[in-house]
Amino acid sequence: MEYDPGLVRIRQCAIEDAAGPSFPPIEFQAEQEAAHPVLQKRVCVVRVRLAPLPWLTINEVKKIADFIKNKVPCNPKIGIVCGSGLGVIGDRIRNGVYIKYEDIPGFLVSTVVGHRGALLIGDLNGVEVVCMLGRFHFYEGYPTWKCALPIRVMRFLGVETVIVTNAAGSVNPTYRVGDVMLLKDHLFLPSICGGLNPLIGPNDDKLGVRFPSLTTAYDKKLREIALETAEALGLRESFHEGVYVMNSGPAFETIAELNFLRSAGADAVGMSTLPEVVTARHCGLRVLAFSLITNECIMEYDSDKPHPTQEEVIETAEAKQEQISDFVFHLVSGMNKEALAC
Ligand SMILES: O=P(O)(O)O[C@H]1O[C@H](CO)[C@@H](O)[C@H]1O
Ligand SMILES: Nc1nc2[nH]cnc2c(=O)[nH]1
Repeated sequence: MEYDPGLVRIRQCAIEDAAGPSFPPIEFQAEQEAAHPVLQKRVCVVRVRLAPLPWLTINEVKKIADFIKNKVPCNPKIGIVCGSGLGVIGDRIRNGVYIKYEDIPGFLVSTVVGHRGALLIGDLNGVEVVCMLGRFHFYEGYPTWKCALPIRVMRFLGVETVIVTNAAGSVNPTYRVGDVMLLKDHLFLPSICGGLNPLIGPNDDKLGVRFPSLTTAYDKKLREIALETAEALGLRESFHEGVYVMNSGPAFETIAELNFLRSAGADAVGMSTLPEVVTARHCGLRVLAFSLITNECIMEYDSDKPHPTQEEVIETAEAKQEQISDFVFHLVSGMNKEALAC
């Protein structure tokens, strides 16, 4: 060991795992420690270890997209996220190639009933799409940024617009089970109350700005196309535009919570979608999102109405599968025409 008389200082500093751009937690570990023979001060050699960042860098996300492109050469412009029981949307995709999530290095795996756990890339009504047959939820134990990782992967696959779907309970008393609500706004409770915004962490300016605006998160033109599509299919009466609220789940809401959410402006409640929407807007993707109303939320005490269950959610989604997949089939074509005309 070497000493520098008169100074007590770090003589050697090894930096390992310096993977990311900013504020990673740092661990100090004294490797050798000894008393200086003359100064009688303690001198130590420390090893500084930067703990690996929990977030993925752009390059790491690109690597996932490159892996997919190498497996399935593709150029999708529209990405689709299928909500609970809505994987049937993928059944209309022609010449589709499946990649199981578990086969994609760095990806996540679906753990919930009604989410098949695969990417499907192919042709939907003349438009090349990448479709997530199953999504990731915060209540599965994934942090919100990870729930939204596939959105960034889609962005690096070349996607410009995402259609994000979900199953939700109605808080608006005029909605009926089986209706569809296009999201025109949202209440991201885990973010505003729990600090669980998916953009927390280092921001890479090459991907998006540090403080994105969400004032126009839900593209007006895309909502118009969706309503026109519903009209053309004779479904307009069961379509609404409303405010989606995300509860972290997995427990459904209490009656008091539901009344609170209604008074705060919510029309439908679910446990997903918003990490994906926020992440999509951050990286410049246009968003259309909709909820299939799978159950009526119970807003009064001593009600005889059935309690919400996952089974009811899946049953309703299955009953509406054909209608929803038909709607999305025609919707992507309308969206594509609009994009080409821009
Ligand atoms: O939002 P999706 O994934 O459609 O699923 C919804 O359905 C499940 C509850 O039955 C929850 O996961 C809720 O978020
Ligand atoms: N939080 C929540 N999520 C749902 N997903 C489907 N229905 C519901 C519901 O009633 N509440």
